[in-house]
Amino acid sequence: MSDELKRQAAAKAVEFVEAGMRVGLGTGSTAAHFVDLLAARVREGLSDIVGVPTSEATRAQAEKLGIKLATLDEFPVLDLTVDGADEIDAELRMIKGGGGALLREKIVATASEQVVIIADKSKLVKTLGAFPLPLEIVPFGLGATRNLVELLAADAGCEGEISLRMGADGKPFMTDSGNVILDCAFGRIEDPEGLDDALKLVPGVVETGLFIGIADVAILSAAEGIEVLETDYSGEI
Ligand SMILES: O=C(CO)[C@H](O)[C@H](O)COP(=O)(O)O
Repeated sequence: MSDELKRQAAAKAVEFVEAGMRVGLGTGSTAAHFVDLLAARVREGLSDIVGVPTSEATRAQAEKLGIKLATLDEFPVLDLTVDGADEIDAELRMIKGGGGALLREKIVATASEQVVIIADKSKLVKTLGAFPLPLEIVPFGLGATRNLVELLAADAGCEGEISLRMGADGKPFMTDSGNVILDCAFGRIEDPEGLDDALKLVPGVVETGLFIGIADVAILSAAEGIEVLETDYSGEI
């Protein structure tokens, strides 16, 4: 996705922000455009915006741009969250966590009255799963957790390579909450709800990258223009 298309989707999402809103700030390159454009609107006079970041990276960006920040302890309910996605289907079910922020992203999105997803239209898929599904896992007992994930995923009809995400330093990638990520290359996930339910039965799985029933609107940008999808989307994929 070109940077320009990401920015166009982000610019459309800024239209959802009104004065006084408490806004969840997503993570990733598309969400970073949103944070940038939101900061510009705040500088232009959009008043009383409070942001709740979904990662330390987003916190650093928003702080630098002068967006007032808060936590979910101060504001347990947010008006709006704008975030990116790795894959999205016609029911606005998603895979997220490519940037490793899935746990905080899911907590913030679930606390929001409206969730707007911004992405390149190539992320719209018929069936989720070509993008490896990230799972946030407690480091303790990783081998046992991974074994159970494999067994339960197979029972739920999903098989494929499961790999521990590594960081640029050659060590396991650590999330902002001190956990590790297993990336599950299942290929196709025919029953996202069933898989999500099964994976959550494994004690060491903190959260899955399946975001189901969370997005209200998806803003998808393409060379031909921007499409705004709601949960009843019936267009061509
Ligand atoms: O879930 C995410 C981070 O955990 C991101 O929203 C997702 O990876 C999309 O990122 P990008 O906008 O850079 O393609």
